[in-house]
Amino acid sequence: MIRVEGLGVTLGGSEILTGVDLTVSAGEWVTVIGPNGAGKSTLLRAVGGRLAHRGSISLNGTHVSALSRRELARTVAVVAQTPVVPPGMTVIDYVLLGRTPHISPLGRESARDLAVVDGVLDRLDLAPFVGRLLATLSGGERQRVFLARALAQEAPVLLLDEPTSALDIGHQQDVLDLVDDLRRDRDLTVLATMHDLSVAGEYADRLVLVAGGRVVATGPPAEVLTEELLTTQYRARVKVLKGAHGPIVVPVRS
Ligand SMILES: Nc1ncnc2c1ncn2[C@@H]1O[C@H](COP(=O)(O)OP(=O)(O)OP(=O)(O)O)[C@@H](O)[C@H]1O
Repeated sequence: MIRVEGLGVTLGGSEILTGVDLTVSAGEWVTVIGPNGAGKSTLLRAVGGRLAHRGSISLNGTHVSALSRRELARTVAVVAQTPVVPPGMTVIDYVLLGRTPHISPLGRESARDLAVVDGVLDRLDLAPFVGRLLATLSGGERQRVFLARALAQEAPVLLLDEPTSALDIGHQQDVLDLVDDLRRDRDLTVLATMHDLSVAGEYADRLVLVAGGRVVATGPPAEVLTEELLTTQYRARVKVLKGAHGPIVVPVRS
């Protein structure tokens, strides 16, 4: 569903990504991990068709740059790390924007569009907030609204850049379980970034460890979340314990 070959990205005169190869199959969940500044968000932005790049990126067999804006929006939904919020926008209007690729240019939203939005708002505990201005929500409420807009888009590929960084542990589990259900029910393909390594390993089929703009390891969580790799790449002191659903990474005080 996602095929990246020899990806290179230069920003502000610096080479940010070099020779990145990555494939994600339909229905698969791959999470990109790596230290601050490694190039994770840049990789997601490139896959989302938002960046000039070298090499090739295709979605479902079509090169991203060959897709029109509308085709791209029907194929891939993005939750950016810090989305731009139009001023004065209410929650319902913002989430309805996710239906834009499904509405004809001069048309209005259909009963199905409204039903999809209602369903997503309900699943994300957002029904009480529909009339509120986005600017008045807490960080965690706002993050769920960003996800709601992306899910309302009903695209087969979902790109999530640190989607749960502002969420309490209960909402974090709700959100990740919801995404997991959707990929099982609808073959949704998920490419995410995450800093919580234990959670990353619990939900992803595979992890891709990026450092210095290159892929340094890829594989099932148990192969990537090793003390040796994490110590080297993050310069962190960690213990990796065996959990019921994968490795548990515990920071250790010096
Ligand atoms: N427009 C730009 N000009 C120059 N450098 C940039 C630009 N945009 C991003 N960078 C640099 O590219 C590198 C990778 O950034 P990116 O946001 O992809 O990292 P990241 O792995 O997502 O980091 P984090 O974990 O901190 O979110 C960083 O060093 C960043 O400063």
